Amino acid sequence: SGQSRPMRILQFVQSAAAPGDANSAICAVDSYCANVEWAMNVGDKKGQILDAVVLAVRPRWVLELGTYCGYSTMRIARLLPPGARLVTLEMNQHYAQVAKQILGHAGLDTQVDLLVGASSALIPQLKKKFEMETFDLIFIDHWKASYLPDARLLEECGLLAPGTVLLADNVTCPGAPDYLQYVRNSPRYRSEYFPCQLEYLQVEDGMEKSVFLG
Ligand SMILES: O=c1[nH]cnc2c(O)c(F)c(-c3ccc(F)cc3)cc12
Ligand SMILES: [Mg+2]
Repeated sequence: SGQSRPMRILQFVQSAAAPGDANSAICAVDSYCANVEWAMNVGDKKGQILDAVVLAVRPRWVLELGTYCGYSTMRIARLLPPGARLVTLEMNQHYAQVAKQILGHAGLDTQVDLLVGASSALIPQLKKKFEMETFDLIFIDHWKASYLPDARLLEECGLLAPGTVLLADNVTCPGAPDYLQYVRNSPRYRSEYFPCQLEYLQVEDGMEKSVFLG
């Protein structure tokens, strides 16, 4: 049942997770995708690295590139200090619709602004739309070919401040070699690699944490 994988994930979360309980919604997604069908959520292993970075940064403003079903959106939102905001950008209208419902079920929709559209079109609008200056944390998890152009666009739009942390998923699998080469060789970043496994599989992946230096 459920005509799409995101829809099947949503239906499982609605049936298995306690309303208003973000941790049970996160566990429900992981259990479904580990046991029933794989999906491209960051997963629990890489999710623990994401959690640790969110807790270390204690961000006031977070940007997520690539929402999908809202799994990492939930992981971030549940750890935000009061008053903090998470802006998440999703290209695919169907994914965004599912994510909105999953975030609502988890009781996390108040901390999150979900925008539908191309990141390259939305990024230049963010300062004005949210009356903010710079992001404290950016989680990059959308299309591998967009990692580098979007990082450059964020620089050009003045959305990065010295100390802003960029955390990128999938830098090994599927891989973002041009992005890695840039953040590892640019004097404007201090970069660190976290080897880990791909979500729900025994396959090598990694996350890259890069601090913008100004
Ligand atoms: O397109 C993606 N966007 C965001 N995250 C992804 C991911 O975490 C993946 F594992 C994968 C992935 C897909 C197929 C594979 F065989 C391996 C990884 C893709 C994405
Ligand atoms: Mg990913």
